[in-house]
Amino acid sequence: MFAWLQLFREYHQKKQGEPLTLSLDSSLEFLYYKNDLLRLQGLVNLLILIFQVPFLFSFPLLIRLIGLLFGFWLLFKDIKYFHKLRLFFRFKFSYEADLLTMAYEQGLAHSKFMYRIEENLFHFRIFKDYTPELAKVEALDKPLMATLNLPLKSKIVNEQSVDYYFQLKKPERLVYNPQASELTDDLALAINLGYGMVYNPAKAPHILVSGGTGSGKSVFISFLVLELLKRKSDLYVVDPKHSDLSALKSYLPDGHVATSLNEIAKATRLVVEEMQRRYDEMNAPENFKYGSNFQGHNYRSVWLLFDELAGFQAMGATKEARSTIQEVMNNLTQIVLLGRQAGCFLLFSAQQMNSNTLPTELRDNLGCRIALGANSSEGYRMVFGGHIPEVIPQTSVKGSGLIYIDGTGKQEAEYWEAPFMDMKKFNFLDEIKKLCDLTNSSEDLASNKNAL
Ligand SMILES: Nc1ncnc2c1ncn2[C@@H]1O[C@H](COP(=O)(O)OP(=O)(O)OP(=O)(O)O)[C@@H](O)[C@H]1O
Repeated sequence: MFAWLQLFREYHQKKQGEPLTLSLDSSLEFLYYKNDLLRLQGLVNLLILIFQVPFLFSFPLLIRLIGLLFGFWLLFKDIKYFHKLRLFFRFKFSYEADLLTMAYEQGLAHSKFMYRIEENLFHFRIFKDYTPELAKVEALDKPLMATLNLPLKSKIVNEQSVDYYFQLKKPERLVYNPQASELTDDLALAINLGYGMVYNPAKAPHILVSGGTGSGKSVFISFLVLELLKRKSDLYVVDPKHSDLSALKSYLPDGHVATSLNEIAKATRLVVEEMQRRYDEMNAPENFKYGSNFQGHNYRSVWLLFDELAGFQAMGATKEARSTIQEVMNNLTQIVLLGRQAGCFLLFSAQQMNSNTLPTELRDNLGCRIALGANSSEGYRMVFGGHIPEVIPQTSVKGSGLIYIDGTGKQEAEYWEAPFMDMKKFNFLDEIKKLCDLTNSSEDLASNKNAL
């Protein structure tokens, strides 16, 4: 009797969406629902049969018939109802059953825990009270991921409990659509990076992309080049490796694609000069707007895309070359530290990050940091500093890795898949040409309007 009451209490709680407190110590009836329901159904069937007896023996034929039919109807209803109940207990309590199995396997005999589904998150909370296995309670990342088959989003260790949050719905990878190549006048600039990530340089200035060879850095930078051209950004490309990006020379203005040391120094100088010019203009008394940034003054963003920083630093064979490299590094430092308000941004890519390539003080000022492919723990530390997740997710597909964007409220880098660029379906340089032509014709139109 008590077991049935307990079973229906759990049924009711589940229907109401209230979390159940689970523990290997406590008596949980849903685990025995098959036997409990079988016994209860047997009892109900017996009652229905007893109810039939007087009808069978003591009433006129018509009433007997009605009584019998009513009895069959009750029996039919009862079979349906118990079938529904069985399905409910079988499917709605599957997380509970799996979590209890996990607790058993982890030797968490006395712990109390519960879970709740909150929008796209599966929130698992385990209480520290009465738990002698404290260390285990804080290290359930892997067992929980294996049990739930969900990626871990974050973990918070509180005084009384440990909260684990899992992503319920797998975010979708963005697929670049060449058909949607249109210019936008939107100075808000936010770029959808797919997989639930939106990047806004005005909020998180500058980008760092690191990853071994073949991890997808160049493809991701190509995606950004297209997105920035759509936003009419002024692009500078530094390509000391003479990779595919140097082909942009035919489309961008003179001096905007740099491969030699002197060209690189000139490109960084041009960006610093533009930044200073903007500050002078923005701070001039007739233009001054308190608290405004480049968007408030209708400046487009300027981006310097620096492909392979370490390759560039290796160019310093002579004393003169070393002093040019130093000048470039000083320019880059200025842009990182002062560029945000003037709308001058940097992207660094590096196969391998170390503090000689990019000093950590500078790295900490890069708002968006990405590590593509599998990296060493030292590599992750160099990219993310204190924002490394406790469990590093596997990167299984090309162009996948970890991303951290400042100011999103998330404290740790997360798994992410860069936008998928199907190079068989479109030609990168044709896309660039199309966007540059669109920009030129929109500028011609604007200058014609001004002339009229
Ligand atoms: N986002 C993506 N979409 C589609 N394919 C991708 C993506 N990222 C990587 N790839 C595939 O992986 C290959 C290698 O990527 P990519 O050239 O960008 O690597 P990389 O990190 O720039 O390497 P390296 O440092 O050697 O230049 C690409 O040619 C492409 O086939």
